[in-house]
Amino acid sequence: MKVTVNRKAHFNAAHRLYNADWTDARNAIVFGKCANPNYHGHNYELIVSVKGEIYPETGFVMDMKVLKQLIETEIEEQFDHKNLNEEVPEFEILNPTAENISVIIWNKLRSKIDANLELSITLYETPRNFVTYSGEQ
Ligand SMILES: Nc1nc2c(c(=O)[nH]1)N=C([C@H](O)[C@H](O)COP(=O)(O)OP(=O)(O)OP(=O)(O)O)CN2
Ligand SMILES: [Zn+2]
Repeated sequence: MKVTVNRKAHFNAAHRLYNADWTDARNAIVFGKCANPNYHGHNYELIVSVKGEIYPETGFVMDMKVLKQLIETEIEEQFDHKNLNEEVPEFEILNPTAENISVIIWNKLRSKIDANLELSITLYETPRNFVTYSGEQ
């Protein structure tokens, strides 16, 4: 029997959607107001879901205190109140779209969570725009 535990988290961050290989005009056409050279911000809401068997001794799939701490160190401390393009090394070249941020978050957490547990994340960039990722290639 597999059960999923979920933890919500939050960070706010600035970004700019931009392809450095394109002209400013093309960036403006494709990314619109999101290509603003002066950046813009989002209140990102993150849901981290961990699925696995319940350990009989603890009754836990994974200790949510441990999950909370992991999200704080690996994600919130790295991203919160940051300019993603300028201050987060993973986005020095990679465009910080919700899709790319989701893959980066998933990879950071995956390496820290027991391989027997399945991991998926949902990232809300706005209340109505959200992305899910579970490690599919
Ligand atoms: N596939 C993607 N498309 C877009 C992304 C993205 O990350 N992936 N990002 C953006 C913008 O950064 C931003 O998320 C869009 O802002 P906005 O259009 O204002 O979205 P809202 O939900 O706030 O818009 P409403 O009109 O209020 O619904 C664009 N595209
Ligand atoms: Zn944006």
